[in-house]
Amino acid sequence: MNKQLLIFDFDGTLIDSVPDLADATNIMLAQLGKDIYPLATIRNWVGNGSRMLVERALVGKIEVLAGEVTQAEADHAEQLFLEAYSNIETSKTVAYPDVDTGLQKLHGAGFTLALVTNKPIRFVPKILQSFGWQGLFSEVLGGDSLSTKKPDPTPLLYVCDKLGVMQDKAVMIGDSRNDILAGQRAGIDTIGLSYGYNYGQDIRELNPTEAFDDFVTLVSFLLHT
Ligand SMILES: O=C(O)COP(=O)(O)O
Ligand SMILES: [Mg+2]
Repeated sequence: MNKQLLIFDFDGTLIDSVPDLADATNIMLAQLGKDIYPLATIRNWVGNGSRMLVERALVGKIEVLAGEVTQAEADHAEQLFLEAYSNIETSKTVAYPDVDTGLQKLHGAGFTLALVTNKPIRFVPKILQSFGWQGLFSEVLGGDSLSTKKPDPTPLLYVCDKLGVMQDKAVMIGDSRNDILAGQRAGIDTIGLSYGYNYGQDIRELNPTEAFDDFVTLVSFLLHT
């Protein structure tokens, strides 16, 4: 692929964070006296940042219609969610198999690594630190670091610009439609990983440049093609 800059997504790509996200969601729902949901349901609500997750949980479905949740209700629920998540964010979160050694290998091989997640940025340093990854990434953006987030292309273009890398030397690697669409809109090649969270849809349906089912195959592709 001959790339220089590898832009990674975080949740569903490097880390399986849904157990903690689901617990924080259910703590919030319970505090509001609402029904709680199984992990398998909440998993399909992750991907568009914490505000969207909270709104989906409040209505109990992925589509939130205009007027279904008031701004005040969502603000209050989001505050409860963020507080709960900040207490447990690294409790059950694990790295996917072979991600740790894979990232070290890619970094050691001279690739520049960046992280672009839709997760609020305040949660990112502690999680990176818990895996010992804080020194690996040359640039880290959260969903609220800029005024727009994936699937908008701006965060990817910002990272290329900041690191002085042309789009054709970068690749966006992620598990969800937001990653693939952001890459396609930015004119950046994309690699889809099939094991994460993509609203229950096969990532290959988004037509990424490449798609893999595990991190070892991804790393070997990046190192040898
Ligand atoms: O927190 C989210 O909504 C998803 O985060 P991600 O962009 O790292 O997958
Ligand atoms: Mg993701």
